[in-house]
Amino acid sequence: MPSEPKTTTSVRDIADTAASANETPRFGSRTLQAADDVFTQNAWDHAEWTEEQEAQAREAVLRQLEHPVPAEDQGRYHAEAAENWNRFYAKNENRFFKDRHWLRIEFPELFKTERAVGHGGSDDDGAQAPPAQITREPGRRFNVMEIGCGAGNAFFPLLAENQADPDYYAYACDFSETAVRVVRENALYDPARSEAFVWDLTSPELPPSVAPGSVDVILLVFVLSAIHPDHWQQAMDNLYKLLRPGGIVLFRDYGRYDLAQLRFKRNRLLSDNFYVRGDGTRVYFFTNEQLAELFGQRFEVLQNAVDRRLIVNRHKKLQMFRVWLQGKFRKPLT
Ligand SMILES: C[S@@+](CC[C@H](N)C(=O)[O-])C[C@H]1O[C@@H](n2cnc3c(N)ncnc32)[C@H](O)[C@@H]1O
Repeated sequence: MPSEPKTTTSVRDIADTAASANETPRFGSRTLQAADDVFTQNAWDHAEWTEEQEAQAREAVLRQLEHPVPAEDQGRYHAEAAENWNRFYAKNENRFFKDRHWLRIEFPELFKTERAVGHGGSDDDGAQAPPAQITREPGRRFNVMEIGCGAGNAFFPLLAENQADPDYYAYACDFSETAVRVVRENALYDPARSEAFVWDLTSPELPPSVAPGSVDVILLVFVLSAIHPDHWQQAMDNLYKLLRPGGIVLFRDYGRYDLAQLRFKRNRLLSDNFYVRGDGTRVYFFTNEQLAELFGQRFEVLQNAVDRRLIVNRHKKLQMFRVWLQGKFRKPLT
């Protein structure tokens, strides 16, 4: 595997994302009014980009196009995708991602008491998305499924916070066997209320233990970006088949020109906006338009928002512009 000057990029990259997502106030609540105030907070929402900054981002990506990963190496990264994530989890186990308590704020649909409330986040134009209502018949199991669960940093808090709900059931799956082993070996793993198993979202088969049309909420957080664009359509098919009518996908992932994208140096680009990190894991950077096109074919788009956040290192006087996308996509009732 070619080495990267910053060998820990992938780790830092995802850690930054997890950490800042962790301390997230809801979208749009903290905006920078005066440039001089920038170092008075750790993070600002709705970070405004100057035209110059946009142009620099475009140029950085154009420069990457000049030095892609050599064609002869590309197949290997695709063939070894699961193995590279296995290595990642073998090294980091569950120490790496912080628990994702921000889920309650951005995705209240995952929590019984708040399920009907919903929070729209902010779309690019500032419009609020409608709350995602999920119909729940009394006594029926409420099935939540996290796909690409990693070490379970969302799965375990979800189960803990829904402990009082006897009908709450959670599936956790990942195509990395090591990630699933880490989840199953966690002392909090409770087979009475949940099941963790290995499954590839791009597989032509649904997982045997999940009935088609039975899942109320699918959580997909920083996972579609790890999948080759040629396989997105199969992933969409599977999401659609798993959900019950009216069920929703809760989505969060990397946005175009995020700091992590602009940081990539030569020999990291696999195809447009799709990269391989130093540890062999892959990452794509989406736009809202792409999400609208991908999900919009069959799902109702309840939210498709961009979260442009300025993260500040007050000590080092550094400004880091992050771009994440957040979406809620519903399988129509009919
Ligand atoms: C960036 S990590 C995110 C982990 C977790 N969702 C979180 O936010 O903490 C991406 C995860 O997606 C998993 N993954 C990548 N491709 C997958 C696929 N085709 N099917 C299932 N899981 C996949 C990886 O193994 C990894 O655990």
